[in-house]
Amino acid sequence: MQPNFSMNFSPQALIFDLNGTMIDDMHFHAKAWYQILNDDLNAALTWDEVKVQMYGKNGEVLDRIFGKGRFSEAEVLELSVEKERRYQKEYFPHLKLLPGLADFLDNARQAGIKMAIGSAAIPFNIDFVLDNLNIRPYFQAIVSADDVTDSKPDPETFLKAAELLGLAPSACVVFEDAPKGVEAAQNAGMACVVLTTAHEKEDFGKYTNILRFVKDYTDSFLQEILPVRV
Ligand SMILES: O=P(O)(O)OC[C@H]1O[C@@H](O)[C@H](O)[C@@H](O)[C@@H]1O
Repeated sequence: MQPNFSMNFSPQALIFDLNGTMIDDMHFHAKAWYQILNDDLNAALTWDEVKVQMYGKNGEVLDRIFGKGRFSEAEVLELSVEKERRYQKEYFPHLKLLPGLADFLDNARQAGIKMAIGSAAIPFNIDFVLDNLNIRPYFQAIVSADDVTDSKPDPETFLKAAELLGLAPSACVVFEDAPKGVEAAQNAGMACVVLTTAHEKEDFGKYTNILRFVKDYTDSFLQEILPVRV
């Protein structure tokens, strides 16, 4: 399905990916994965290979690299939580919202826009971000790795978020930083704003649902997509 949005498209809901989109933390995920995959599991991957493989649920990352069935469910859970423990320990001193996001969330809420999180992260990490930054009340729905069968680029995460908000996919705009996330939004029939925290524009060349590339939430385009308050 190809979304077709005019320039004056005004969404009723915003669905935010979390890592790399609300916070600039993808380097810390890559570092934690690099250690687990190479030092603990002897995968012998380069830094760039880790970055390419690092999308979707933690179990999906392990399946892609080692093949399905290499680890038991209990082992996947333990590796997944251990990876996030290492990530949280290293990233916590740097934890903060991207520039302009605090104001953008306030403005969107005042404009009556519904907001959701649609992330491949496990609840342990989503709670770490939302509760340490005190931003949970902004979101009417949260879809985590544990809420879907297949993560991004499958559209399930974003479709579920729209359903929980009670809105059609075409009424939602997704905020993403990763090519596989933009692909998931496209598969869900949703337009996307791309945060260029972790990827270059060129990495998104094949997608047709991108409204705009922004460095952070101070970009004036983001005011244009909120309805004008009277
Ligand atoms: O979907 P989000 O919020 O960008 O999260 C993606 C990341 O979430 C992390 O928890 C996973 O370990 C990563 O593999 C994944 O890339």
